[in-house]
Amino acid sequence: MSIRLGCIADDYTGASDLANMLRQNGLRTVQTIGVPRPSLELPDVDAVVVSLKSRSIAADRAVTLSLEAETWLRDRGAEHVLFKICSTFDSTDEGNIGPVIDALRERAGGATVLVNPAFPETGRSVFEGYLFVNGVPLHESPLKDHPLNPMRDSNLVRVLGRQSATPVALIPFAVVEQGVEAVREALAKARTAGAGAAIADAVAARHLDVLGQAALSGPVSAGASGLGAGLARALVARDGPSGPAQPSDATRPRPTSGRAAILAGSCSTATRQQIAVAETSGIACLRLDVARMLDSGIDQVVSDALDWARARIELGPVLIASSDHPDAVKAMQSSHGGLAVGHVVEQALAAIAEGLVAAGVDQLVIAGGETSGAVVDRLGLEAFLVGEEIAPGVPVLRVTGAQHADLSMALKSGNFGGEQFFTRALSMLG
Ligand SMILES: Nc1ncnc2c1ncn2[C@@H]1O[C@H](COP(=O)(O)OP(=O)(O)OP(=O)(O)O)[C@@H](O)[C@H]1O
Ligand SMILES: O=C(O)[C@@H](O)C(=O)CO
Repeated sequence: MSIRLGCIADDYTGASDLANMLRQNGLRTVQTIGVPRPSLELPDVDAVVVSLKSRSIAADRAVTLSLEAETWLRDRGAEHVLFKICSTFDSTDEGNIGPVIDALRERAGGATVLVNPAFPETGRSVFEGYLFVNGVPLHESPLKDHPLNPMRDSNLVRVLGRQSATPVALIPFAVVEQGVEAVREALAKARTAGAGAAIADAVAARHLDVLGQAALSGPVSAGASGLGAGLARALVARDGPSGPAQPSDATRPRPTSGRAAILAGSCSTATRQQIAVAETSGIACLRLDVARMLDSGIDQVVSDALDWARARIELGPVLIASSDHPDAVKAMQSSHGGLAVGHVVEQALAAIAEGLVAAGVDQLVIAGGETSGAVVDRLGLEAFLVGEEIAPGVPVLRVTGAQHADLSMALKSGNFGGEQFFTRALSMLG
């Protein structure tokens, strides 16, 4: 297999968001979970998105995993590697975006890395280096309350600068508006000035086209799926399309047991609203008792949740959620520690997913990036074929590989999807 574009995603939902975007813009794409084992059979594709769970781990570990993925992708012919980060730039002053960009740049010969997390379809835009979420500066958006990486600074030049070994430049709106050559020149100037990375502005799809073409002149870029779309369009414009849009197994409906479940660990405003709507539309919902898990361990909570689900699963889909209001999350974190709470809840939801699949569930919707990572790892999944789009950033995923190849899934980033997302996803997974 020889690929045209290699991608490393720092979480699993972000990876499927990117895979969806590449597919929609003409690249046959597969999403792998981690670096694939040598004997894993993958279809003939133009792009591979290697999903890591590296967003919220120690920076040195994130670097090691990303470099392993980069080696695998380059060995398969990738001329350009996109490091897929969150469109809301989820990170802390310790990383992991800066350290991974530094390592990928060094590996690829030192050219300044173009960085842009804009995703206009979901309301993320960058202007004068400031990130806006649905028209609100990042630090005023719901991301200011993120359980793992509260985003309190909207200026990405500053945010990335605090995480990086070298200075960070800005390629402002006025330059991007001038087109591809102007952006290439700005990148060259930034390199001469010693900047290892440059935040580029983009507020519309046409800017992502410019950035995609400019980025393709270098070996590495970093951004969200908007930049992925720009790169895909640039590749197709340069080299032409290559065969059918996607391996047919990705879109062919599969026989299903009819058993379906939704698991939500995201505490985002969007997910909490989607849960509320699901509850009123007749889906059986169970709220997990997080305090009980923290006080007495997860086993009894998991076992009770599975008993509850098994009693209902033949009648229709079930929804199990730990999601709570930011005030409740903060209170829990201040008494038990943020990372510890997150880990315990993720492990509980992963164990519930395992039990549900053992009970015959073959349609599974997961809300939240870390939550999705925990579930996918627990199930031992190896790769996904990318199906139809359910909502911007969320495709139908058909499992391929040795484990659970009958499973269809949706991995939803916390903030993605409209109010009816869960019912829409279930109607498309079958
Ligand atoms: N009630 C709760 N109290 C405290 N933490 C919780 C609670 N419910 C879930 N969590 C934790 O909050 C974190 C949510 O992160 P996750 O990445 O799954 O969602 P998200 O951040 O909204 O999604 P994304 O990363 O896709 O934007 C997880 O670590 C999860 O275990
Ligand atoms: O870019 C995004 O917003 C998503 O793909 C994501 O990574 C959220 O976890």
